[in-house]
Amino acid sequence: MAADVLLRVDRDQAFAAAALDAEIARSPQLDARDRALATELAYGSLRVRRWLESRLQRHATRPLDKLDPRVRVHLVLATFQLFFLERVPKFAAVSEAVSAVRAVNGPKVAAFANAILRKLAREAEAEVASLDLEAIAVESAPPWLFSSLAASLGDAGARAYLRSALTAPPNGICVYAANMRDAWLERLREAAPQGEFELGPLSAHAIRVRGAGRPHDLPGFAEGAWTLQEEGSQVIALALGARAGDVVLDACAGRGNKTALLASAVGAGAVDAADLHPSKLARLREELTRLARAPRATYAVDWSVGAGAVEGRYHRILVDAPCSGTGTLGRRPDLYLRRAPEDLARLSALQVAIVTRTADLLEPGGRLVYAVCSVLREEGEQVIEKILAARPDLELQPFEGQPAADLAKGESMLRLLPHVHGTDGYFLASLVKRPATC
Ligand SMILES: C[S@@+](CC[C@H](N)C(=O)[O-])C[C@H]1O[C@@H](n2cnc3c(N)ncnc32)[C@H](O)[C@@H]1O
Repeated sequence: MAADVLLRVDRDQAFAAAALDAEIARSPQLDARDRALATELAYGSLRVRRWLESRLQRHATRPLDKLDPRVRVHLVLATFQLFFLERVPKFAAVSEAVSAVRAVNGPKVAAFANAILRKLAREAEAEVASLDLEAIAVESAPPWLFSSLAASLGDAGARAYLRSALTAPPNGICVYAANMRDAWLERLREAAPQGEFELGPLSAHAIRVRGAGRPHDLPGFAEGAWTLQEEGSQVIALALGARAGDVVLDACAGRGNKTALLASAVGAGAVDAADLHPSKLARLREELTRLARAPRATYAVDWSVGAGAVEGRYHRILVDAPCSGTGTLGRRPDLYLRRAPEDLARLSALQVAIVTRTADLLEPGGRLVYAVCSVLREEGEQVIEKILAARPDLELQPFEGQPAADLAKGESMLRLLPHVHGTDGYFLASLVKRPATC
């Protein structure tokens, strides 16, 4: 299964999560432990793919990219197990890969695979206890990404950031009624004793969760008391500081992960949701109706072209902009293969265009929070500089909403970092439209 996932990522540029879900759906007989192993193999090997391939290449007599793609993924998976999965016996990792290669490519290629993997098994035996995970993480990132991270976070920050991306941050639960969070923590612990639940240290709504199985089966989900939302994503929605009675626009609402929290905050006010994709808005409407937090209106809009049918004036606007997603490397390691440096210029132009367009809809004195799941300056400070140059009526002002206001220590820009905050990586900025002068 893991080999099929890697093959689909390589060959079809498939998203690893979607390819894995499809494989799991095709094999309903697998138990939870096997599913977890397939996930660990696929995600784990994608996280360190470049390092694994450079180890393999030392022993391969021909370039890895000239091999049959199926042989290549079996070699990668076996090497991952040899170095990183101590509970898989080394002979088993080698023989599984060699049999898979033999079945498809015949005995000659299987002998080639066997020779390489046996050498690597001996090396792994000697090295496994002293692997330098930070160095491996850095070597596994494309050089352009490391340079960009180092320019954004400093050299040590970039290394710590990539080291943290070797494991996924915990999943998040967002309990809408913050005063019920402790009670839900107890109930969830009782319902899934095998899981690890703890209060999120940042958002007053957050419970962090690991290893609790399918969250949809836990109490509280079906009745809409809580939903799945990573804690950093909650911090972004709360950073807007929406209050009862506000009229708010969630300008890039997607499927509405943040819209629901905004709707909770405005009470009798209103939240409108916009996005490029009508299909996402349909899902948003369905899910938020289920949660009794339906938006006032939804708009399919391409902000790079115009404001479409959106005419209102808003007290607050959230621009959760399309971005490189490089803040989510721990969760989406296929981004290492998918992203290229030229993406940053294209995305930052789009980010500037979306903010400058949506700012037209902001009331004087109103607040706009810009957010991306990226920690790169190209999508952070540099975008803000361009927005301020294009829109002299906007100015940076400290965040109003907690916990962003405290985390930013009175500043108007904030980075959430996996190795510091235990969330995905994000950049946020808080802008206010100057009141009109006559
Ligand atoms: C980072 S995602 C937002 C995710 C969403 N806020 C959430 O919390 O799930 C960015 C969104 O921007 C939308 N988008 C991309 N380009 C756009 C454009 N030109 N105009 C409007 N929306 C756009 C994408 O469809 C995507 O849903």
